[in-house]
Amino acid sequence: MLWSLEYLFEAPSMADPNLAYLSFLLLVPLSILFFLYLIVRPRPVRIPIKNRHVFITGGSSGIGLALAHQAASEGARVSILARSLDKLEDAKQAIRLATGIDVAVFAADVRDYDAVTKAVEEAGPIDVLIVNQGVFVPQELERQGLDEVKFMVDVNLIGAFNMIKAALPAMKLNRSVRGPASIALMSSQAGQVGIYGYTAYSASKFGLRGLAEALQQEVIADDIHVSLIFPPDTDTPGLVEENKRRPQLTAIIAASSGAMKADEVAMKALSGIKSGSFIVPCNFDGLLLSIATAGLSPQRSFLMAFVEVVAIGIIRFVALCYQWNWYRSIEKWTRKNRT
Ligand SMILES: NC(=O)C1=CN([C@@H]2O[C@H](COP(=O)(O)OP(=O)(O)OC[C@H]3O[C@@H](n4cnc5c(N)ncnc54)[C@H](OP(=O)(O)O)[C@@H]3O)[C@@H](O)[C@H]2O)C=CC1
Ligand SMILES: CCCCCCCCCCCCCCCC(=O)[C@@H](N)CO
Repeated sequence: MLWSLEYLFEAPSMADPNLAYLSFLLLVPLSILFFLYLIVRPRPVRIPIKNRHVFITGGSSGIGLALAHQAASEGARVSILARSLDKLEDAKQAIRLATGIDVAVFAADVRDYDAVTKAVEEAGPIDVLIVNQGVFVPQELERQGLDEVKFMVDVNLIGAFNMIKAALPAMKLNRSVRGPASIALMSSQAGQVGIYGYTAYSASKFGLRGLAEALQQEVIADDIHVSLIFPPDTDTPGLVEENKRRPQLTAIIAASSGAMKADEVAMKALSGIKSGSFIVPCNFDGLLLSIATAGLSPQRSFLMAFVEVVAIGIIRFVALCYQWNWYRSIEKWTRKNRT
C-alpha cells in the first residue's frame, strides 16, 4: 500500500516519500470537503427575523413563550396562538413588560382547522411559522388509553398539518419581494429515538420528520425553508406537569441528555431557523443524536456534512453503547419491580 502511494507521488518535487504521503492525507479530506461544498442541497440561506411576521403556536408557555420573547426583542412582529385566552393575555403582558412590545394573540385549538384558518387570516401573511404546540402524557402503551394516544397524535401531528395548510397559501405570496420564509417544527429528542413511555409521543414527533422532509422538497421552489428542532428535557410548565406521572424508566432514559432552560432552547431554535438549518440540535448530546440519525435528511452546511461523513461510524458505536445501557436499566428495573 505504502509502496504504491510513493510510486504515485514520485514527482521530482515530491521525492521525499513522507511529504508525498502527507499531501495525499491532506488531499483526500480536502477533496471530499470541496465536493460536499459543491453538492449540498438545499443551498445555505439566511432568514432574517427583524421586521418580519413571526407566528408561534403554543406561544403562551414554556419554549414557545421564550421564542416569542426573543423574536420580539429582535424586532419581529410576533403573533402567538394557543387555546387559553387567559394564558395568552398573561404572556402578552409579560412580553410587554420585558420588551415594551405588543404581540398579537389568537385563541384557537390547532385541532380545529376552521379556527386556525380564521386566526391565520386575521394575523396576516406569515414569514416565519413556528409550529411549537405540543402535549405529552407519558405512559406505557399497555396502560395508556387510546384517547390519550389520539390526543397526542391530534395535537402534535395533525395540529401541525392544520397550521401549515392554513398558513402556506399566504406564505407563498410575493416571496421574491418579502425574502426567504421559514416553517419550523418543534420536535423532541424523543422524535429522533424511541423512548420507554413515549410510544404515542415519539410516534407523533417522528411523524413531524416525515412531514418536514417531504414538505421541504415541495416548498423549496417558493423560497420556503423547513427547520426541525430537537430539544432535550426542557424546564417548562409542560415538563412540571409531565413529571407528575412520568414512569421511572422514562425519567432514567431521558436523563441521558442534559436538561435545558426554555430560554436556551429558544435561542438555539431561533439561530437554527435564521441559518435555515433543516436539523436543529439543542445541546451536545443532541448533536451526536442528530449525526447518528442523519439518514437522508438535507444538510445545507458542507462542514456539518463533512463531520457527518467522517463521524457517523464511530457515533453508531456510541449509540449502541447507549442502547446497551438503556436495556440494562430496563432489565434491572423489571427484575426489581416484577418479583
Ligand atoms: N419541555 C420539554 O421537556 C420538551 C418539549 N418539547 C416540545 O416543545 C413544545 C413546547 O413544549 P413546552 O414549552 O414544554 O410546553 P408547555 O406545556 O409549557 O406549553 C405548551 C403550549 O402549547 C399550547 N397548546 C397545547 N395544546 C394546544 C392546542 N391543542 N392548540 C393550541 N395550542 C396548544 C399551550 O397553550 P394552551 O394549553 O392554552 O393551549 C401552550 O402555549 C412541545 O411541542 C413539546 O413537545 C420537546 C422536547 C422537550
Ligand atoms: C449517539 C449518541 C446519542 C447520545 C444522546 C442520546 C440521548 C437521548 C435522550 C432522549 C431524551 C428524550 C427527551 C424527550 C423530552 C421530551 O420531549 C419530553 N420532556 C416531553 O416534552
